[in-house]
Amino acid sequence: MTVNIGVIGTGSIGSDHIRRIGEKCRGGRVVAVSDLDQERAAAIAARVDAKAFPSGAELIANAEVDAVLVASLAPTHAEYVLGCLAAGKPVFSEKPLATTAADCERVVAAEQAAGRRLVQVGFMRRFDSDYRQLKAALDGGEIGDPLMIHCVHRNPFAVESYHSEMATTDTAIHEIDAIRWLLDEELTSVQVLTPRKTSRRHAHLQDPQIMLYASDSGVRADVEVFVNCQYGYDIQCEAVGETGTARLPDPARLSVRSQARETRAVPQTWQERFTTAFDVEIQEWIDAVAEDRTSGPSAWDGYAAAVIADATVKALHSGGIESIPMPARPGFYD
Ligand SMILES: NC(=O)c1ccc[n+]([C@@H]2O[C@H](COP(=O)([O-])OP(=O)(O)OC[C@H]3O[C@@H](n4cnc5c(N)ncnc54)[C@H](O)[C@@H]3O)[C@@H](O)[C@H]2O)c1
Ligand SMILES: O[C@H]1[C@H](O)[C@@H](O)[C@H](O)[C@@H](O)[C@H]1O
Repeated sequence: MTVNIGVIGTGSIGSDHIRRIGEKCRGGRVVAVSDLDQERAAAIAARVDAKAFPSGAELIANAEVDAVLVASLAPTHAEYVLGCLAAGKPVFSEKPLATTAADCERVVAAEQAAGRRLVQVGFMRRFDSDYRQLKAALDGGEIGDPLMIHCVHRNPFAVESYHSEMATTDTAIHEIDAIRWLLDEELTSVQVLTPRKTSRRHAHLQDPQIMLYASDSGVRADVEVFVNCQYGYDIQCEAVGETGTARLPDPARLSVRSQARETRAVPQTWQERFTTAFDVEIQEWIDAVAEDRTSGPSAWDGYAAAVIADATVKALHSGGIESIPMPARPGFYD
């Protein structure tokens, strides 16, 4: 079966996913697109021989669309995901599932009311081979019981519309999910440290930030978010266990020795760092839809990450340690 996919949001990652579905993935094709910027949607539709729809709601309702990929701006995700659930259609939502836990809760409630799992959330680190090896090392007991996790998430620069809360909701949300997934347990408290601000930022932004988490079993995880680091797109993660450590390798790049120096390029964009992970993520989603099942991060994972993100934002503003009020996971998501 070929899965007929409708894509809502044809900006950076939406157009990237459209290209990947057409050129790299098997078993799916983009038949419909929609974007607030209708000219952009029309141009992309013409390029891939799809139909452009004036609104996301009309795309979701179209009978030719089997499944929907939502890649519009984060505050619009919940509305479209809820529309897909009401229509009984599988939906892949780019991260975050929604920008607040309350909106994610509506999605989780609607999915349970629909009676079957239809949502996958775009936490693509779970599809990256380096992260998968790190997870396998932890699960296999190679470093003993985990004690600490150190994460670094750096972007070269942030646009002016990026504000201090987005360091959590848009950026650290990746690490929040990765830490839950790596440890297979929930986070219970958070504090946010605010170092001296870099001069190379828009005036309103607190950059960098350091988030400090504690897990159910007492593992401590720190996440440095620094979105104006200037030099590149740099993602690091190291787990420290009772008998060893495991850390992501730096992305393979040619090492050049010349003029008494050794140099190696640093990736500049998320596309460069995670292209293969995105390919695997979207392929696994298409395969799951074709087989009428779900895989990958669920709506519950999107919700749990948002509960942690809400507490992190609260901690940013309070300066104190905030507890994370995580509800018990319903059996529906086991
Ligand atoms: N997984 C990742 O690493 C990753 C990387 C980049 C972006 N993202 C996520 O993907 C989403 C999009 O990010 P982007 O970088 O492509 O942004 P972008 O600004 O490049 O594109 C967003 C697109 O959404 C459209 N849009 C805005 N409101 C809309 C609405 N109500 N209905 C339909 N379309 C609407 C805009 O016109 C634009 O074309 C965000 O949620 C972002 O967090 C994830
Ligand atoms: O939406 C993007 C994307 O998720 C990137 O992977 C992350 O590094 C950025 O900070 C974020 O703004």
